[in-house]
Amino acid sequence: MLHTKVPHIEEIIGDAIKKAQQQEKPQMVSVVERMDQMDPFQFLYAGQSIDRHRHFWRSAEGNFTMVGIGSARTMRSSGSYRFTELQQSWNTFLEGAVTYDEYGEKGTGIVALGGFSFDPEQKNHHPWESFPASQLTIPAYLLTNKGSLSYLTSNFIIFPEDHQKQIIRNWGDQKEQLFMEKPYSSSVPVRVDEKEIEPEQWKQTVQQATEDIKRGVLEKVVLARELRITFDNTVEIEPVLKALSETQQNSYIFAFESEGEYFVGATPERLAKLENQQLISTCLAGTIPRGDTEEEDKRLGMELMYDPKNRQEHQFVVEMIKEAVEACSHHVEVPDAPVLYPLRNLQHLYTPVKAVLDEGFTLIDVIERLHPTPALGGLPQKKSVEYIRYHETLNRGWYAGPVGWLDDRNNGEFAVAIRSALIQGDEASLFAGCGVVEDSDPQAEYEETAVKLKPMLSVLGGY
Ligand SMILES: C=C(O[C@@H]1C=C(C(=O)O)C=C[C@H]1O)C(=O)O
Ligand SMILES: [Mg+2]
Repeated sequence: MLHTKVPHIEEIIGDAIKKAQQQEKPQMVSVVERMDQMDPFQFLYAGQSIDRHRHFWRSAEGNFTMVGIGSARTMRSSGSYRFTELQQSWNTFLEGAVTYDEYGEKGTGIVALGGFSFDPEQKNHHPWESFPASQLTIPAYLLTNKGSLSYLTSNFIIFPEDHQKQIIRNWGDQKEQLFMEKPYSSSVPVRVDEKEIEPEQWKQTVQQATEDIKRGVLEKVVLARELRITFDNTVEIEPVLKALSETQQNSYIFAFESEGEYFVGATPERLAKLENQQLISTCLAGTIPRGDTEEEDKRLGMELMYDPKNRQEHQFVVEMIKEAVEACSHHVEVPDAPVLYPLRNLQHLYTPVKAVLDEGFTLIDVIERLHPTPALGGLPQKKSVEYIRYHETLNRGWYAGPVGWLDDRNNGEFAVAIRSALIQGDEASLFAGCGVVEDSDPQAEYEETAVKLKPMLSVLGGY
């Protein structure tokens, strides 16, 4: 049930048609309405009747959710200047856009959601054919749940030849479809096969990397591996997202749909959050499983805190993020030591980096400077990405790339897409990696990645 009656909607649309005719180019109109709280999974499910290009984002705190349906505008870019190109498309697109919004809540109005592949030079080959190097979508409809309130944003692209009454009628019909209460699937199909992709070769690559690190070829490299699962039927996204939201605390829950395929995950790792020029980035590296008892959990946490190999893995990330943030911010605050960051299956070393972003920089500028951090690539940054390109057998696609959202007031948040899976019909590829340093042990790193596969396995018919 909508609470806002958008005053003079006919006038708003009529003015936009006139402007489109005068300027001979389409006009963007964004309208924000307040409504009764709506189940985001219900909205997502209903949205497929409008368009199979959908987006889902829930903050790590769990109190902010966005569901995007369809596309008012999708911006793509590729190559080494992809961040700059996307920023330029975004800036150009915002020129002349008009927003009708009485509330001004973050994550409402003109918002773009999407992500970037890990390595722009790794073309979107199999299995990532449906996911370009960079893609940000301004949805046609956006549900934003903030605490106990819900907002609906409708984004119109108005053309010179449009008819006002037709647009308003179509708008009403589509909102009716979106608010229709239709039961969505609550379960995931049965897993019929599970295949680790070349685990022994992966362990040998880890061993080789430790030797190369000892020889001074590089200081750290993150190496990832793949697990392929087959189901007895097509996997729908709603039950997967609902289960992740209910079980993976302290994690961003995300899904990006492209050509009927989904990239979905529950990542604990913020890359950068920007709100009113306040910038927060996160150093998350160093891992150990959770304990079965409170006493064992505490012991494992202390073991992680004082383990030289994990502290070195972590410190590389802190130094790089601090340097990158200092280059575009002031009042940079970095704690002297990490703390434990507890998740359902494991715990990490965690160091927040806080700063005030210098005027003239945007969130995309920050993402460009950070990605990939040594937590996802290694150190030195360029050398480690080349090492991954040459030694890793999998195509990372969007795994470990930045994913998130930004609005037209330079607010937004991006995380790195780990603890994630690419779901393609009745098949899924799950990805997990780990930081390799000179003291890494291949078997221990293999076991660390096995724990990192659990969040997605646990909601894909696993345990
Ligand atoms: C690369 C991943 O995780 C990263 C590597 C970590 C590590 O090696 O300790 C910890 C958190 C992440 O920064 C992954 O989960 O796939
Ligand atoms: Mg590790």
